[in-house]
Amino acid sequence: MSEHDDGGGRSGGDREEKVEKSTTGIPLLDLRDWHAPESRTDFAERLRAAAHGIGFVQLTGHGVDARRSGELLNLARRFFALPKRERLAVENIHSPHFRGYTAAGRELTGGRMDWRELFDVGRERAPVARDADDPPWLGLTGPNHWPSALPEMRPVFLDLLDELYGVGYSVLCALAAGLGCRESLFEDWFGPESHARLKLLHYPPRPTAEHEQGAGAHKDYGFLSIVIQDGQGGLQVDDGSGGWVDAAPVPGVVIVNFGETLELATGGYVLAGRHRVVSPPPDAERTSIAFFLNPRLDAEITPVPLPPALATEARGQRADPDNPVFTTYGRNEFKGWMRAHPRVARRHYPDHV
Ligand SMILES: O=C(O)CCC(=O)C(=O)O
Ligand SMILES: [Fe+2]
Repeated sequence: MSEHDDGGGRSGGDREEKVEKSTTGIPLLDLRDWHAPESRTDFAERLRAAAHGIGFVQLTGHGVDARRSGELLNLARRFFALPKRERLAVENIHSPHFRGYTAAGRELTGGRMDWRELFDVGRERAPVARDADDPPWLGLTGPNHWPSALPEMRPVFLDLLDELYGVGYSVLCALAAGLGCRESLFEDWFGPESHARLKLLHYPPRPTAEHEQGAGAHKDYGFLSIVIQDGQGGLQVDDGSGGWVDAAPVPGVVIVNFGETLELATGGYVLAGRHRVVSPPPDAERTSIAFFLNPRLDAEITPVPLPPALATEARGQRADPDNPVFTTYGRNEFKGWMRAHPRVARRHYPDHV
């Protein structure tokens, strides 16, 4: 077992250090408070307020402690340090399911180049046979690509996908409670067929002094996202009044943000927080791992029954002709992949570009 394998190196949540205060202005919550009867209601209430307000929380007590995060980030770094030939052997151009490696400069956000390289993972599934008149998002289901040089990646990151699914789904149950609903409110849209995804991300130094776009400003399209980041920093959150707040790295703390499909389900009560990543300066680099808690591709999103006091504060889904949010979840995810990965789109979905 390699030093980067997480077997044996995992510490339980009870050994995680307690982080007491938010250092960034983004509310800090401890997921252990949700699992303890006396603090459950308070956790759900604070989560609801953050989801409605800034659309971001810092989360501790989630079970992936600082040491394990370091090991996971190291394994991601080892992938990005492989010879280019080996990274390109698992390039996502070979995958109709948008899995595998994307070289820096190949991904677009807002039509502009993101200066980051990535490795996309999803649940390991057989591809779905589809006819010409079937929805193209059926193609998002399928197997991953793994680099033969790092066989430990498959078990480590598939385990992480499952583990962060558990963390994310707990947060979603707590949010349902905070919204005055039953905890199982979202269960029909999730479960084993839900479309959780993981991105390993490497932000090299900016290519030119002017090019600051590591990841352009965007909202995530699913329900909620969880980011494990190294110590470099660069992730920033829209403060709602034209400025950006740093989601500064804190050991053992992950960043949670909410996505457009959850915003749609709550009639705009939950805010899909805009965010971006600023490229590291010339002498630095950044590694992060982003997990996306997405529903089933065939989930038909209907409005959740908010209590009247919250319903009056729901902002409604903002109509954006350039970025429609669809009620069939798979359409949102397909739109996102097609927009961000035009080469893969042209190769595998030429009728839909
Ligand atoms: O790298 C990060 O910190 C965030 C990445 C992100 O926002 C995304 O991939 O959607
Ligand atoms: Fe994002």
